[in-house]
Amino acid sequence: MIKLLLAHLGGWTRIVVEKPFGKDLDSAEKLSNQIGELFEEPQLYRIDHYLGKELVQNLLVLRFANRFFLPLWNRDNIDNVQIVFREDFGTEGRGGYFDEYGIIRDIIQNHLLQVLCLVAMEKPVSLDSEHIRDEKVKVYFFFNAELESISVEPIKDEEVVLGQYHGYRDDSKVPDHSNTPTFASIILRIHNERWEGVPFILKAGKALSSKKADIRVQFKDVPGDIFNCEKQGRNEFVMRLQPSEAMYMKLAVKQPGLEMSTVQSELDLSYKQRYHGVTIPDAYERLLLDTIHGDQQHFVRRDELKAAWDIFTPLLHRIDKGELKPISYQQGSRGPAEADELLLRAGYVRTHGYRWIPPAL
Ligand SMILES: NC(=O)C1=CN([C@@H]2O[C@H](COP(=O)(O)OP(=O)(O)OC[C@H]3O[C@@H](n4cnc5c(N)ncnc54)[C@H](OP(=O)(O)O)[C@@H]3O)[C@@H](O)[C@H]2O)C=CC1
Ligand SMILES: O=C1O[C@H](COP(=O)(O)O)[C@@H](O)[C@H](O)[C@H]1O
Repeated sequence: MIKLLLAHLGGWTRIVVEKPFGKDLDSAEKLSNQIGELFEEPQLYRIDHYLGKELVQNLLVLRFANRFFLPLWNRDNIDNVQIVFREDFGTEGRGGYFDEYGIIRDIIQNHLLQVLCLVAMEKPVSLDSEHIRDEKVKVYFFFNAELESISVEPIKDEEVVLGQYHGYRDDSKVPDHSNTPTFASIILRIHNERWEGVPFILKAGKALSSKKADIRVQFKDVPGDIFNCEKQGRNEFVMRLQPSEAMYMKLAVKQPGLEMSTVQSELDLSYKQRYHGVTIPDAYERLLLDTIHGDQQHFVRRDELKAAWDIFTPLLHRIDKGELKPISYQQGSRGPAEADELLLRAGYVRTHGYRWIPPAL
């Protein structure tokens, strides 16, 4: 009926669909089938507003337009990757919705996984939206004749930490015995030539001590060290998606002065300082404009969505059945201490004694 009416009106038809796109693989596929009966894939714009964020869009340029990164972006040089979302407020009246979904469905399975694909994918043939989405979906799959095999390994229990903030169940719409996580840290491992052995740590939480979203790429130690002094940390490349867009490279330099010792410093690109007076568009603003232009590059294709649910559905079902329990954490904290322990077990080395001095604007 809708389809016939729209066709009759002429012009173009583009449907913007906002999450939740189902609750698991089966419900998402059912929804996709129902929408698919009405509209063709080129008419469907599944929105993930993280794909409209300035620094997420910058990933393609950084990775594929800079000689610096090309030879380093692989398992030979990168030790671990963190993609982190923190919010300093709780569910704030959305407890009813949130309790049905939880932090994995709300943030990790969509926003953080989309970012992961852009960090991990191979170079697309061109900026054509299908070429980009083909490469993103290959992070999940290897296509081998008729054999379709998943390249992201199944999530292991010992590589998951779930949390629920103290006071979450006080919301009248949240059941007294809710098992829904408001915090999760999960390691994904991509079994391909570029990333074998590199943990991708996806972490998201509500009611924490700070609000931020960033991508942190930590490099391996330099072999054959000749500087006989204690290292403060490893090289890191950090892209802060929000607040205050920035990207910086943490690196060792000579401690200024007479001594020959090293100190951890940074090469810093802070957007406010570098791009005076430039307004960064809101993610939705940008994505709705793309819809009007008919550009699907920053929208989620059906096969990407299916692959994303494939990865998380077994874990989500176990949480829904109460087989995995969230650890309680205090509001305004960093979340469960077990998440920091998981990070160290994954190989992350924290920098010691590094202090950032913000530039005067
Ligand atoms: N241009 C800019 O704006 C720049 C800003 N800075 C600022 O300087 C500060 C330090 O930067 P940086 O060293 O990169 O980042 P942080 O010290 O904030 O974090 C580094 C890593 O350590 C973890 N971590 C942080 N605190 C703890 C803790 N108490 N216990 C265990 N693990 C912890 C973080 O986890 P998690 O991510 O989960 O917190 C992250 O993995 C930050 O506030 C940063 O924003 C630095 C350089 C440039
Ligand atoms: O999709 C969602 O995102 C917001 C966070 O968006 P951000 O652009 O401020 O990072 C989150 O609060 C909400 O729970 C979730 O549904």
